[in-house]
Amino acid sequence: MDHAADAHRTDLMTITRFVLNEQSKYPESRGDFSILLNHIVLGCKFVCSVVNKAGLAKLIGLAGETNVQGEEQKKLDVLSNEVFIKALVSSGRTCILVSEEDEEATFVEPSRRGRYCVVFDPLDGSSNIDCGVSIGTIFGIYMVKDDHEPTLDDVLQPGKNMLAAGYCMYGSSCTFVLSTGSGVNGFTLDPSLGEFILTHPDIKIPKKGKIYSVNEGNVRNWDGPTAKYVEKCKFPQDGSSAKSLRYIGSMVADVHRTLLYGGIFLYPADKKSPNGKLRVLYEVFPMSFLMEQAGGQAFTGKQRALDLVPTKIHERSPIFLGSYDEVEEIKALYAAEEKKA
Ligand SMILES: O=P(O)(O)OC[C@H]1O[C@](O)(COP(=O)(O)O)[C@@H](O)[C@@H]1O
Ligand SMILES: [Mg+2]
Ligand SMILES: [Mg+2]
Repeated sequence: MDHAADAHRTDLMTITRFVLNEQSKYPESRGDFSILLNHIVLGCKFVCSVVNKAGLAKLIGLAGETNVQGEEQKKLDVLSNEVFIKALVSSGRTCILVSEEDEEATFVEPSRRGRYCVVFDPLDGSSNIDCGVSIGTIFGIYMVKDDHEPTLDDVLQPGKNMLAAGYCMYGSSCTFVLSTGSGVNGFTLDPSLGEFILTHPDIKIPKKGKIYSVNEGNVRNWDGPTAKYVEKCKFPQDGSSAKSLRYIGSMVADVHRTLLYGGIFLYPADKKSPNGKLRVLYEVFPMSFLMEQAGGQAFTGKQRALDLVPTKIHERSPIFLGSYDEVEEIKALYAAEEKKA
């Protein structure tokens, strides 16, 4: 018998066991949060299986509708949204759902209601669907403040009030990254078992990075600090080597690489889009939460991203997130600009 291999096997940690272990730290917990997370994981497994078959099943292509941001919806966006709404409502633990694909928030009917609000982007990076490049799902979880009738104010809260956040990336493997507020852990789906296994325990983002990630096609519309930072990445004046540019165009994939390898991901404001492109509740907040939990930073150009208080569910914000030192540089450039003004 190979004892080393056997020991390795007994170390296997499924996401279900991981979440139950976390729950046992709170003896007063009734398990509601674990049930909710299990349903989110189920939704991700479902979307993963559909995404994997997309090319074969001819599921890709336009559904002939536009979403609230006026963007074309793909069939997979519609499907993923339906899957998540079903999974979340059937958990019996949610009361308000905010999805990128729905103009209005969904208020769960009282008989199926729980205490959690979930904000999510069911399929992020949809422009990459047709060419089979990595896409993902992003989510954040809030809890309703008191015993009251849930209102939109329960989700229009700063990101620092989130209880948990995460994403699932449908890439060369299916990876689920989660933070419940005490570090970040990554799980990889074993398709033969149908289980997510802990493969990236306690992820810490490197303090510095050699990669910057931005849509450089927008360069002519950038503000001074963004343009200066990117210029420094390409032509450093301190004798260091130039940074590499990597940009996939799926936030989940670009942020995942940034989290593991270090560096910076930016979607800044520009003259055409003064609020940037990415949505505060279900893109900026969850990714900022994960970055901070992994030891990095997230900044809007004006403030710590997680301090932002959204006033609308589909609000947008510029975002700079990643390695601590890289974001520190961006912050210094914005501070210098403000001093000049
Ligand atoms: O094509 P651009 O302008 O670079 O934008 C890319 C960004 O847009 C997004 O695709 C928006 O997400 P959706 O696909 O959910 O609308 C992000 O994933 C990505 O970071
Ligand atoms: Mg998105
Ligand atoms: Mg989307």
